[in-house]
Amino acid sequence: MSGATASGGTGRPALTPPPDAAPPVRHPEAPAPGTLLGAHYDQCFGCGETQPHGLHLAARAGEGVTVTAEFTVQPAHQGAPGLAHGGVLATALDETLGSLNWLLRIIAVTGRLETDFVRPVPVGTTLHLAARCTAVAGRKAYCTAEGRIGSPDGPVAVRADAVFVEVKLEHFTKNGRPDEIKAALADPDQVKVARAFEVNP
Ligand SMILES: CCCCC/C=C\C/C=C\C/C=C\C/C=C\CCCC(=O)SCCNC(=O)CCNC(=O)[C@H](O)C(C)(C)COP(=O)(O)OP(=O)(O)OC[C@H]1O[C@@H](n2cnc3c(N)ncnc32)[C@H](O)[C@@H]1OP(=O)(O)O
Repeated sequence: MSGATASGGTGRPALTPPPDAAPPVRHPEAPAPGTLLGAHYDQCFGCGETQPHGLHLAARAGEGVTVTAEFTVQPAHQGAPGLAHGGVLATALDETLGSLNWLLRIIAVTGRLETDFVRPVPVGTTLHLAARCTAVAGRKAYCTAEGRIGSPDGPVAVRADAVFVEVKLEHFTKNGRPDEIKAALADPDQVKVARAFEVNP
């Protein structure tokens, strides 16, 4: 039965913060609420500006440890005819949730992402996403997000809960392909480089 409380008996880490979790703390140098965060990497499938097949998701800092983002479903994002693929919608949620790490100023990767698909999302829809970090425990950041159809007050189409796990820069330099790592470090946009590679002070 070991791990039953942490995992609800599934053997997998839970999405519920442990009792010793702390409220998230917005980094003092986090971008001001309302600031567009821009892409963290130009080839990112979620947010990269030069990624032709990507979502081109644009996230904006909110108050506290919150972000909002918008993403318009393109024909290339279909699963069923005329409808967004669920994996693409999960990506939009993942990317939005991942942007929260920039407000915490940590480098973290998605450990777990649980998605509810509530309504079908037609091609051409602009999905309005909102995410917030709910708790931090050690290297883990607990976060939640939802996506609404057509406007920030539109009907909820998707929801997700996630755990991000803080990693060192080596996570990327050891596991990523050297050419892409080199190119990312050479990006003339130093804000982007800092965002991708800055280590929590
Ligand atoms: C050119 C490169 C540019 C790079 C840019 C990089 C970063 C960008 C910077 C800012 C980000 C800005 C925006 C965000 C952008 C995108 C959003 C999308 C993000 C992703 O799409 S990212 C890709 C998908 N993602 C992965 O590719 C992860 C693969 N995976 C692993 O790399 C390991 O699996 C890892 C590191 C997760 C853990 O491994 P590990 O050995 O370091 O850690 P360990 O096992 O010690 O666990 C430590 C504590 O985390 C708990 N824990 C572990 N695993 C868990 C899980 N799955 N669920 C819940 N909790 C978990 C344990 O229970 C323990 O908790 P406790 O401390 O309480 O015991």
